[in-house]
Amino acid sequence: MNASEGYAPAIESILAAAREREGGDERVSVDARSLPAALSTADADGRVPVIAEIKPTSPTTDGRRDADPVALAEAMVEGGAAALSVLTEPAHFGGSPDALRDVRAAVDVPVLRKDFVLEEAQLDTVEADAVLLIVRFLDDLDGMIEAARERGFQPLVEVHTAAELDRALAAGAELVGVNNRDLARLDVDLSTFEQVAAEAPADVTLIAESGIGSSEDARRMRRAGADGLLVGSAIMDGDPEANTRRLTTAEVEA
Ligand SMILES: O=C(O)c1ccccc1NCC(=O)[C@H](O)[C@H](O)COP(=O)(O)O
Repeated sequence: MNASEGYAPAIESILAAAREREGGDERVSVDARSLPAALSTADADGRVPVIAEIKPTSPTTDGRRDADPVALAEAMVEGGAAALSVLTEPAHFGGSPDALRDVRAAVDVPVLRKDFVLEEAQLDTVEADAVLLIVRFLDDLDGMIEAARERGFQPLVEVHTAAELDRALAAGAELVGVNNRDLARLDVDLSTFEQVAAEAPADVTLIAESGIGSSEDARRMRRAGADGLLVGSAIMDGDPEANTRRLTTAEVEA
């Protein structure tokens, strides 16, 4: 993980901050709400299974939205979100463990912890139903998946390429997120999910992440095999309930 990896400067800064962050004092133990079950229930209800993300800001966001995370969460669930994602990275995304803790206490849907977790001890920062593990940033992916599962987390293993998908599958990943955002240039390309998803086995739960804005984007990711869509900016920018509902109803016959 260094400049020779070709990361955007923002990624280098995020990783430097992540390396310095301590973990929790005590090992957590989670009784997790099933993310795959929540996605399947939404699908059976005729809703596009959206994981709506509470992201106050980001390296590609103009400005910052410091609305009450619980109010945002309740609006997203009212809009039909199957699950939520909460940023806990403070320095570049305006997130916090407290925000995740408060949101998880306020809703019944599964909550994903979205952060740049690099070390096992960082898993103990806060309980969540699922935790993001980014293949590209982890040398001991097998160990981190095992450590997450031992605590009761559902690991959402994030990839960007077919090679990273192979690493994720070899490490036993059952929940795989394909991030359409390129960490070198930070631009998004929805064809990333289409290309990588085509290489995934049928028994893996696939989440399309990033760059999903319109109802057609949602339908496009679903046609490509997405079992869930992780959406932040398009929901956070404006009315979160209406924005979520626009995506969760994208497959309802007009
Ligand atoms: O969102 C960013 O600007 C960003 C920049 C650098 C690394 C990661 C970043 N985002 C994390 C995510 O993966 C997204 O927050 C998530 O997939 C939602 O993406 P979007 O719907 O495009 O906001």
